[in-house]
Amino acid sequence: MERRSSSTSIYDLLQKKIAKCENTLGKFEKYLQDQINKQKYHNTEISSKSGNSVRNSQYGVPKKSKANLREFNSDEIKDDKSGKLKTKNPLKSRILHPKRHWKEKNLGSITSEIESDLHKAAPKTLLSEKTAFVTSENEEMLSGSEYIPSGDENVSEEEMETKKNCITSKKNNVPSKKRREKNGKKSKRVIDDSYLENYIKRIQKWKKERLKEKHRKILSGEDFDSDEDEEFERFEGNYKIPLSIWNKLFKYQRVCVKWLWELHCQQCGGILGDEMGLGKTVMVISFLVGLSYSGLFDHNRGRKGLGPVLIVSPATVLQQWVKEFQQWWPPFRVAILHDSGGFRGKKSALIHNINEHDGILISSYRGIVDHLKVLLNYDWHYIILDEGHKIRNPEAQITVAVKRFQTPHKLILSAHVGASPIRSSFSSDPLSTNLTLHILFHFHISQVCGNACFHLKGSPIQNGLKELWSLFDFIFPGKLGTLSVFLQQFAVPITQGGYANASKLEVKVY
Ligand SMILES: Nc1ncnc2c1ncn2[C@@H]1O[C@H](COP(=O)(O)OP(=O)(O)OP(=O)(O)O)[C@@H](O)[C@H]1O
Repeated sequence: MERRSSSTSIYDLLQKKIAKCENTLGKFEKYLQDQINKQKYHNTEISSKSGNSVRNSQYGVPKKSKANLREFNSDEIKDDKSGKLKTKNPLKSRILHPKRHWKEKNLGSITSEIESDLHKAAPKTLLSEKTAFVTSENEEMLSGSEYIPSGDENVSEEEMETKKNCITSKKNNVPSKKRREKNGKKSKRVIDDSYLENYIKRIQKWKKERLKEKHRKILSGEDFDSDEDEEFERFEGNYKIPLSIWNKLFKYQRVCVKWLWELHCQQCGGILGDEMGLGKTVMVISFLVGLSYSGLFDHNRGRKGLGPVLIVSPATVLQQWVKEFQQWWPPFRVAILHDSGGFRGKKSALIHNINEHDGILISSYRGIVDHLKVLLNYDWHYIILDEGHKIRNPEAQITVAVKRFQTPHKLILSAHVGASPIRSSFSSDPLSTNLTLHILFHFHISQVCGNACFHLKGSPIQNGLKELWSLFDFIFPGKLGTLSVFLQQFAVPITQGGYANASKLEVKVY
């Protein structure tokens, strides 16, 4: 009798716990609900304000203006006499037209070499692979112009790849983004959240799965008492990061998240220069999660929590970013500003929508140049450049474009470790040279900027101090002065200090 009553009471307790799970809104559930409401709120607000000009519930675009923007439909032609729209015979529209030659936009770069390389491509290359190649190369060109980068740029791609793979495999077994792509494991295409319905559907599905998992844990006795979602790691300044993320991070990744928080507090940007595959994407996502989760008031913006974020990355890894976001923190709304994304409409509408909802917009480098005017209309909280060494040429179109964004919160992610013109003037031992280079940059720059804005594990500096200046001018505009002053006061003495015939002062600076 006693045994039965005790088992009944445990059963009751479990039932109660499950019911509590479903009914009570924990802090995390509230946060989640807030995120969804944030997405929905703006649409309802607009439609109630707008009166006659009812807005399109999806993108906040007035229907009136949408009618005016009616796109030209090739199946419709105007009857000259009646002026009415007539539908063209669909059979007639199947006439083949002469091949159109695609004229490449002149971005002032090394086109001829790339084109000739394309012709040399192996005959069995799939069309899709070729397209991807062309896109990424074109993006390279965006940072090219007339400038010829030095150092490892001349090393063949294969050599570079083996070099990078060696670094990654040495460090750990985590595969880098590019390697995963090259290995050809065709991963499933992700659906981004450019449409609100997609986002809500995804969140509902995720919530159900979470609840199921929680039930399972409770029933199996793994997680009887803890309310995992409400646990977090807290830092100075009340920055909180959920333990569900914090516990998954490696030690060096935790250090990085703390460092990013310090930068945030100091209102300045930074360069995250860890080597390939060490999880730069994951570190940045975790940091953003903390900002969103803590919901701290930002005096500069006059708003709470995380605002809209713009991430610029090579076109080949846009999907990868969405995947990582959805894996690490599903409550974020993440959309791709590129034809490879899910959005089929005017890009300006997508930019507007994501911005209004404090979402995350991921764009290619070309996308930034193409939509710069629209993008500049909005107040982005964070601008993050993946493979940020693409802005190493100070005169390139893309460099000039990204430097026009006003936020103090700018990050560069870059894994480039390579030769430098300065390095060649040091000892022949690559290890000690690399170390010297690292300390040198750290030493000199920290004198100018203060220690906190620097965190280099690898060095994104391939081609000397002009490139260094360009990167720093993005993360902390004006801190190193103008380019000419910087070259005169720092670059020249630093370079000359390494020579045998250097003066005492030059050696001191060096
Ligand atoms: N703490 C972690 N736990 C589990 N997986 C992780 C962790 N950190 C990173 N990863 C995984 O390792 C892989 C590589 O990480 P990520 O893409 O962030 O590296 P990266 O430094 O940005 O690479 P790249 O230099 O190629 O851009 C990803 O699949 C990511 O999910």
